[in-house]
Amino acid sequence: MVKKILTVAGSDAGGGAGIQADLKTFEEYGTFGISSITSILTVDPKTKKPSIYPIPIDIVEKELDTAFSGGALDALKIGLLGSLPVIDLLEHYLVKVNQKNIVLDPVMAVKTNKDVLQPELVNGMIKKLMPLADIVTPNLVEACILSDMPTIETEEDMRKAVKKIFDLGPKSVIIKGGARFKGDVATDLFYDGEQLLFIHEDKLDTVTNHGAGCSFAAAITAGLAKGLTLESSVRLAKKYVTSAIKHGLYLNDFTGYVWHGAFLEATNRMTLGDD
Ligand SMILES: Nc1ncnc2c1ncn2[C@@H]1O[C@H](COP(=O)(O)OP(=O)(O)O)[C@@H](O)[C@H]1O
Ligand SMILES: Cc1ncc(COP(=O)(O)O)c(C=O)c1O
Repeated sequence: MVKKILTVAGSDAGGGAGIQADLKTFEEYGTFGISSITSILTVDPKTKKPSIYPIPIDIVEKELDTAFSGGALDALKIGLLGSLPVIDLLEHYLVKVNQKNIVLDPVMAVKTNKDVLQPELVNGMIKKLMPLADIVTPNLVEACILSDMPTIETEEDMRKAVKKIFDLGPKSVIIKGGARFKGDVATDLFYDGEQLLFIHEDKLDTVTNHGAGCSFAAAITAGLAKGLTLESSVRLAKKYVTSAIKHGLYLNDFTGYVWHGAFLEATNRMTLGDD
């Protein structure tokens, strides 16, 4: 049976992140993606500043009614929330349908701009959505905010931060070091209250990582929907996103997209015995 996954997130006008990245990733994993769009994110080509245009809450409610009309989905991913009322609305639905396999990507930072996105949503997200999440997937900027640490520069800092975020109530956390973490390695740290697991890949010298965080979290969600454990979902998602960044494509002279088709292409090539 094809697994059904709902993404509740923003639409990326550029097409590389947000809802667009999620649906492409779900498809790559052989799962069926459903979307409830909370907002539209655009980026000014000159200033590189992002703007978020929330979808009216009564429309988001109708989207969730439609998506949950058959009950809980096999898994659910939360991305850009877009507006404060989405938090209460989503909490209500998640509890009502007893949704399992919830991945919370606490989107607060994009790579082309240093400003924190929608800081007014952080407390609500921590109080209401984090305790429902099976895994929370902050990048380094988001991990600093959630752990209330000014910087995360070493593996020791990461260990400290991941435990502080875990104490906010999710079942597990993975901090994405990514391009922001010092050194030659793209280091992520997973923690589920028992095991601390560093996952390393070589850092790729490229800016084609727009959409990497969304795609990584979407890949974890698809892994969970297919019955993988949290640890296996995270390990496979790391391979998926690394391949997608490696084969990324440029949109303009300052950013590029991860290429979701890369993993499937590589897998098909392996199946066909053609390097
Ligand atoms: N330049 C890179 N080389 C290798 N892996 C990367 C690179 N940039 C990001 N990643 C990986 O991609 C995933 C998403 O991380 P990141 O891009 O930091 O998240 P976000 O998109 O939320 O900012 C993580 O597994 C991270 O380690
Ligand atoms: C709707 C939306 N969500 C999330 C993000 C974050 O993207 P990334 O996966 O690069 O962290 C973006 C970036 O533009 C976006 O447009």
